[in-house]
Amino acid sequence: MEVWSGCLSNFVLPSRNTEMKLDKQRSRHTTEREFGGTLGATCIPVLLPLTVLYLLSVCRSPGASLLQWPPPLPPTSQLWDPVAPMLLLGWLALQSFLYMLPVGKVAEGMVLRDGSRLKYPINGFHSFCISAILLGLTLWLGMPLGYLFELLFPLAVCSMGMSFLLSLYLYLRSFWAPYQALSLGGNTGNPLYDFFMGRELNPRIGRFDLKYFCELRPGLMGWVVINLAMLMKEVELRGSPSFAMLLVNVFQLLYVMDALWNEEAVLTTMDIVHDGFGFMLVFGDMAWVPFTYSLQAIFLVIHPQSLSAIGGIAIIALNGMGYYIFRRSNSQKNQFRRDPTHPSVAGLETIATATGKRLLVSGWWGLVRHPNYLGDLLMATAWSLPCGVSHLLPYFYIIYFTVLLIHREARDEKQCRRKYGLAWDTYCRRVPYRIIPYIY
Ligand SMILES: NC(=O)C1=CN([C@@H]2O[C@H](COP(=O)(O)OP(=O)(O)OC[C@H]3O[C@@H](n4cnc5c(N)ncnc54)[C@H](OP(=O)(O)O)[C@@H]3O)[C@@H](O)[C@H]2O)C=CC1
Ligand SMILES: CC(C)=CCC[C@@H](C)[C@H]1CC=C2C3=C(CC[C@@]21C)[C@@]1(C)CC[C@H](O)C(C)(C)[C@@H]1CC3
Repeated sequence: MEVWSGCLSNFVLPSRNTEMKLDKQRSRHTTEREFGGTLGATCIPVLLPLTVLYLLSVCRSPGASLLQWPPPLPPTSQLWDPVAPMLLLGWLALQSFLYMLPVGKVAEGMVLRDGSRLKYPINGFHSFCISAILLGLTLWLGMPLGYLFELLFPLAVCSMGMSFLLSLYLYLRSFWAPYQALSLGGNTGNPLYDFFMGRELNPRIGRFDLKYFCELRPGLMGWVVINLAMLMKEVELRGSPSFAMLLVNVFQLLYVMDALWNEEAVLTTMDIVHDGFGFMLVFGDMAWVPFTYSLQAIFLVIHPQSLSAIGGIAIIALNGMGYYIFRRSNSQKNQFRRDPTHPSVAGLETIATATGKRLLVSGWWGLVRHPNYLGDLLMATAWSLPCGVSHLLPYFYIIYFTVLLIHREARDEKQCRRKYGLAWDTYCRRVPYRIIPYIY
């Protein structure tokens, strides 16, 4: 359909009205399905919450074996605590307030189908610093942050419940949205599939952008708070934090701070540009990230590990290398997309595409087609190694992340082939490996 409309615009110049009609037709007739289609969209929302509860139960059990029969869920009294919804709502209210603060610059997003561009506040790093100061203050006043260890189940249950409610709200409100505001992928007419993928592309309440807010703030910062709480719990139990716990905390803190420092780059990711805001992203942002990305720190509370200085240095080097590849490759592409004449990218070899945009074929993007994924995977390995090699559970993140990135790469590839046609094939011939040089 994209090719069809591309050809049309080459030969005739459709009026705005005709374009809108075409777009309306296109958005009404999305047939392509991802994530296993309707079956996937029905099963995943059931399986994901069960997986979160399973992982948390296993992580806190003495054996911590991913291959064991699921340990019994804690009694209902441990799954629910009225403090959990209060903490969660308080955290969301604080992050929403900080999001609305008129600090930092305002950036424009990518051009939308109706030709407009949305404005986004770039104040994630400010919000992070203010949240850190407030957290520091409450700790100084004696707040027992380590108590979050006891609250993990109720907090996860509340976050998951809230993800369902928010996804339902987003699905329902999308029927009042103009068709141009709908995402092409989440608009098939099948309620289960559309609920899962998200119908509306950029749902907003006034100037509050719900998807952009959720992508980087409550869940991502919540992950760091949970990690810190596990460190405090370890101090409570053993008197001081272990080297392994410190490494996991510092590595993941660096990752989250990097994301917030480079907040503007999120505006060009697939999630913001292409995907609707539905259950998949809502659940991913609000429940999956904070409660599964923190598994290593939770694991270390119950399963302390001793790590030698040499081992620690090797892991730090691995994380440093991963971070270097991740950051340099992401920045190179962002710089190139923002200003291809900038001295840092002007000398790189590129190939032209019919859209007018060029593709890098040298530098990081000449090494493999997703150098940023390679860096991310190296970091993921460095986050698990401090937990030793006696258990598989701390390696869950790498397994999940590898599957996610391979699937994401395939989705991106499809979109790029549609966008760039022959030029993309030329790029793939020039750069044959996807993520790992000479291997994949
Ligand atoms: N921790 C986590 O859970 C997750 C982390 N990530 C990380 O998020 C980051 C962003 O990932 P993601 O949004 O998937 O994709 P990328 O940042 O890799 O962006 C892909 C896009 O880059 C552009 N592009 C591709 N090849 C070239 C080239 N040779 N030259 C110029 N532009 C090119 C294309 O867009 P166009 O041409 O339109 O500009 C393509 O659609 C990654 O670092 C990833 O590791 C992602 C998912 C989960
Ligand atoms: C299993 C499940 C529900 C999957 C949903 C996937 C989401 C968890 C991820 C999709 C893309 C993401 C990104 C980040 C976090 C995870 C999700 C939401 C990200 C914010 C992490 C920090 C990075 O620096 C990033 C900003 C590049 C990244 C963007 C994509």
